[in-house]
Amino acid sequence: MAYLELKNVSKTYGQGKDSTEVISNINLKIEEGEFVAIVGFTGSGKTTLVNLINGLIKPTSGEVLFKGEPVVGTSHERGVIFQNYSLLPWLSVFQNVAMAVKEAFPKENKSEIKNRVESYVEMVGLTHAINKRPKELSGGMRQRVAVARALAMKPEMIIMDEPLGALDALTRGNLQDEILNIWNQDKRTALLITNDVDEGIYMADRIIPLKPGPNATLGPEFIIDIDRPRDKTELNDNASFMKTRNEIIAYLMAIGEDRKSVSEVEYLLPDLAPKSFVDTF
Ligand SMILES: Nc1ncnc2c1ncn2[C@@H]1O[C@H](COP(=O)(O)OP(=O)(O)OP(=O)(O)O)[C@@H](O)[C@H]1O
Repeated sequence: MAYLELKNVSKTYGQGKDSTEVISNINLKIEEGEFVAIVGFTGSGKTTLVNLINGLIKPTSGEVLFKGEPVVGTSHERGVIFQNYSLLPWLSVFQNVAMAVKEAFPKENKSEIKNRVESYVEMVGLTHAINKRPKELSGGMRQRVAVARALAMKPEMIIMDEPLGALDALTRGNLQDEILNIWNQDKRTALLITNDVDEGIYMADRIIPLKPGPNATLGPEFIIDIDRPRDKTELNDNASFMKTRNEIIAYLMAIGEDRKSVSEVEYLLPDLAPKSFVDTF
């Protein structure tokens, strides 16, 4: 039995003639302890896929199974790091992380929770800002809080929806390593959704391209046969890295070309203007 399995999963938004099947017939198996990356273009259906796996939305057809059971709603067992860090604006960094930790570890006492929160805030390099509110932080800092919050809950499976996109290269590299450490030490299972092929190769055991939607579906998988721990500085000299990278990029470029030809349809916009605006300009 796979740890996570998607069986012929499709998702349609809208109804009748306005409906769009965003993803179609996705089949995916992830084994316990694996690190899988899905790479895809913007707007290709990546977040839809994450939301289906997380249980935030239901498939229109097909099944999402977690440890053999259908996914019904969200669960602490699957921790998601979202692209748009959803922090509570009226709470400090400490309180934002503590709230999640309390929920995941309801039996822990105050000092255990404090220690747990402080260690994850330190891990993302935000100890100096622990009492600040989100509005006092940069976008990158907010995203680091969101990473700390998700990892502090120690989910069995870490699901990441382009979690590091807003970060500078150095912070991004450090967090990639922290996520890999946690995945490795705590024997987690991980799914990373990214548009960065190099990030996928550095982190994952397998990379699967998401062919862009409508009707997005998974392409062939690429196995990353590079020993761990991987050394970022040496990857460019690694023949296996270069070969896999070239193959994935060639594949994505080919489907990108197909996508262009499909998107060259001319859409006519209605010639409308609100009455109050007519003759104003
Ligand atoms: N609730 C919704 N109702 C209708 N259409 C939706 C809904 N959510 C997403 N879509 C459409 O589904 C398609 C895929 O969206 P999705 O957010 O899954 O893509 P994505 O790959 O995560 O995009 P990005 O990389 O830009 O975040 C888009 O065309 C989007 O407009």
